[in-house]
Amino acid sequence: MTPFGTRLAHAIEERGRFCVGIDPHAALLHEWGLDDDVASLERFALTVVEAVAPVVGIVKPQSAFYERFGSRGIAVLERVVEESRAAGALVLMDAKRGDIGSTSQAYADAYLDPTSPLGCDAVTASPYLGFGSLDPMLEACRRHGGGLFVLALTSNKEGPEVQHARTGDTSVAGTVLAHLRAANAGAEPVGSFGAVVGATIGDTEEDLDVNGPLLVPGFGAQGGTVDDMARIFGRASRWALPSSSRDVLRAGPDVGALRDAARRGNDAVRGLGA
Ligand SMILES: O=c1ccn([C@@H]2O[C@H](COP(=O)(O)O)[C@@H](O)[C@H]2O)c(=O)[nH]1
Repeated sequence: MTPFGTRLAHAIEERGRFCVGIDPHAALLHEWGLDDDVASLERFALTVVEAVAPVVGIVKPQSAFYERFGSRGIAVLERVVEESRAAGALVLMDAKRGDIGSTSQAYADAYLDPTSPLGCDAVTASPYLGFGSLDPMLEACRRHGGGLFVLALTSNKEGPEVQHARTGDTSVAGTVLAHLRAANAGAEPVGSFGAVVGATIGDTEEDLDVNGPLLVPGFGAQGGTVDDMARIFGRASRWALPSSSRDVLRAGPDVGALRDAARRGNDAVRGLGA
């Protein structure tokens, strides 16, 4: 199986680095003239897939917006995964999973085994039960060519309380980044184990180069800009995936307008990492 890092490098080369989040917020359903029900969730999500999955390299459905509709919402999420991949986009499931190792194995089976109904190209994970508790997910990535994006410096203002906490010279975020660097050692052109680092974090002393991809939420609706990214990420922006949900989704429900918004996002970040 081709490693995720290699597949991602091809996707960036062919389609660009911009990641579109498929987040059916209740407020967006309303803005699109839809109701807050499962039929509307499906209409919204599959319209976004039709518009953006043929043109961007990677999409990121946010699991929570589907989970709130129960099993029928999850059925919509399964279609989002299947149809996005059929259109040629990689799918990064934003589920932020993490638990004791034996339960992490079940998350690995759910999101990283290609035979699972929710099997994706990559998933987001939380390291706060200890990075080693994610081992079953790392192992599943190695076995199936999947990717893992681990929270390091998140885009929300509450994140620093935990992520900047220090033991001796090392912060919690620095520890996570060091584990990722070790997991990606020697991988070419880039490893399969990424960090989540928000576009809104401001200047940081952490070394963001983990020889792996960086998922960069907070771009657009949360205020992060291309200039912020260039300043914060420097050389590490070579493998950065700026991600935006609401800023793109507000262009709907017109398919052409959504696709144009995704293309504009892609064009805006093309020069990063050059
Ligand atoms: O640090 C993080 C990690 C994940 N997210 C998720 O990304 C999108 C952001 O949506 P926007 O509409 O572009 O603000 C959303 O799914 C978050 O759960 C994040 O924002 N920050």
